[in-house]
Amino acid sequence: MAPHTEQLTRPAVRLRGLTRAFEGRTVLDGLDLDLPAGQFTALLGHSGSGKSTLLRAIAGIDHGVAGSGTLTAPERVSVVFQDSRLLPWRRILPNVLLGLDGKDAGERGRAALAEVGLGGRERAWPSELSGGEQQRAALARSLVREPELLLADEPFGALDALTRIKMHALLRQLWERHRPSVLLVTHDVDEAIALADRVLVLEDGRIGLDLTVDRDGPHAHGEYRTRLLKALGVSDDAP
Ligand SMILES: Nc1ncnc2c1ncn2[C@@H]1O[C@H](COP(=O)(O)OP(=O)(O)OP(=O)(O)O)[C@@H](O)[C@H]1O
Repeated sequence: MAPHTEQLTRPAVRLRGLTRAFEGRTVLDGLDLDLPAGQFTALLGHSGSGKSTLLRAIAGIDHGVAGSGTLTAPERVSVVFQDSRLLPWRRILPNVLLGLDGKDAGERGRAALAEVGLGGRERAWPSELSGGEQQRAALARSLVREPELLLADEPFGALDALTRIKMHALLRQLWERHRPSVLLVTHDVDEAIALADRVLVLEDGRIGLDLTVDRDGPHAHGEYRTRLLKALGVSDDAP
């Protein structure tokens, strides 16, 4: 295989037999998963099914949990959470640049802030930003690190419906421009279909459904929705 082709097809994340347990209770149970480089994947599952546990395992921040299996992930991984985790005692630009050095870091930070629509807010304090703006800053902090893999755990879960729609468009736009692999954990079936090219459902510690969303194909949003809700054990005509 030519090196170029190999690079395109090599998975960014490879999990084999991944098991994670808390105090003897198994949450992930021999899970296998490949995430191809540059793919936008969403992960759905019931509350407590282990979505965050899986994301933390991939991020390498799952200390204090018993585990086995093999896991390969890229070197540059950024994580975005439901809350922005900005340091309240630092202004926005230093928050975005936290831990980065290099002569051009400031310039890159400003460019990332401009890209998420926060140009001119570099000197604001986190408390001066709205919830949506704080999540934009969190995205800028991830972007500036040029991640090969972006892990997002319910990043829009705390935002109002209109802000969420704007953030969906922004995240998809950033992904199209930078093409990291994305794994987005969400409770929201519609958000998953709107954003991802592949939607996974976590069930009994493994991937129960692996659905490809073909944006250019004949399938309508409603068909994907019905299949996903069925996999989640929810009827879409339930009152
Ligand atoms: N540090 C921990 N100690 C003990 N149990 C834990 C710990 N972290 C997670 N768990 C348990 O593991 C299970 C999976 O939790 P996890 O947070 O991964 O689920 P989730 O699918 O992300 O849930 P939600 O959608 O509600 O955020 C839950 O039963 C949870 O109580």
